[in-house]
Amino acid sequence: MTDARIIDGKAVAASVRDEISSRAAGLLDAQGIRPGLAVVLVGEDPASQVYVRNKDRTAEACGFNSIKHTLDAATPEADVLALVETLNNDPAVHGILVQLPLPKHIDESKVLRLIKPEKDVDGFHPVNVGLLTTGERDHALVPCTPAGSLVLLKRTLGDTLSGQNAVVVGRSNIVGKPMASLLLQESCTVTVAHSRTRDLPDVVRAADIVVAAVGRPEMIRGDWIKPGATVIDVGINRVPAPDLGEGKNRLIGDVAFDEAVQHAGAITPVPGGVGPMTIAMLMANTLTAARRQLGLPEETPLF
Ligand SMILES: Nc1nc(=O)c2c([nH]1)NC[C@@H]1CN(c3ccc(C(=O)N[C@@H](CCC(=O)O)C(=O)O)cc3)C=[N+]21
Repeated sequence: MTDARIIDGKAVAASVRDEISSRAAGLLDAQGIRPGLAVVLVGEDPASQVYVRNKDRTAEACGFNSIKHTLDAATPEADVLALVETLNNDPAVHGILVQLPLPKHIDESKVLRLIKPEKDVDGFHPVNVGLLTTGERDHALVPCTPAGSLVLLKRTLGDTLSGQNAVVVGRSNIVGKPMASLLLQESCTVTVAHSRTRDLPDVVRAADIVVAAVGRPEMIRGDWIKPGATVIDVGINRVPAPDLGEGKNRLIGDVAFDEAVQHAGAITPVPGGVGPMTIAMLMANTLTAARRQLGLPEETPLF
């Protein structure tokens, strides 16, 4: 079989960012307002610092105001809650993102529940989760990674996913569950598989669409992929790469790419697949949030 088409997440993300930049320029023209994104980072996790810097830079590039709050790892929970409350009440802040994971002494769910749903650009607040699962996606803010994955699927397969067998591997609140909700809304037949699923290879073999979000490097093997299936690899695993030099790492996905590329019809690479889409969709959510807070009409959805 010929190798799969490689889905270029970097290129699609660039086109989404261009669209959002031009819509933001329109908003600035018409209302004199820039979307404001506040990113809160607690602690010094190096990977988180890279992501936060990237979000900050992309927001600026889209013409947004980006406000970064970096707090010491030992910051008391009450101080984090107080910051969220301040951002909730700041009219220049349209989107709030609290970088996860938070240090262990902070109750993540408590922080997320305090964010005003209309500013919750991660889409993690129970109100947004509820709107997504009840099929009111157009009134919600949808989690960025699943939204970006759906954009890639539609650019690959066309807008109609109806009747496709979709297998989501992973059941996290951040990716697996919202991805399943989105695919169900698109009329896919959705299976959510996880670490306790029996005969996982056979479950995946039935899939026309595979979304891998387990967080285990290269767990999904090539011979699990139905010939011609579309594979979206959400995994971002940093593993040692001694071949690149001592102490060097490389990023690999949850799918064994070199194997799967020989079976799939189309597949996302890591890096350069879902990752860049996550950040692009964060910009889209921030603009959507700003327009709603200003009482302006919805723009054409990107997916
Ligand atoms: N509240 C919250 N919201 C998040 O959306 C969130 C979070 N917390 N915590 C951490 C994860 C991780 N995440 C990524 C975003 C972009 C890339 C990305 O752009 N990856 C590049 C490679 C970047 C690199 O080289 O490290 C790529 O895949 O091509 C990766 C990971 C967002 N997260």
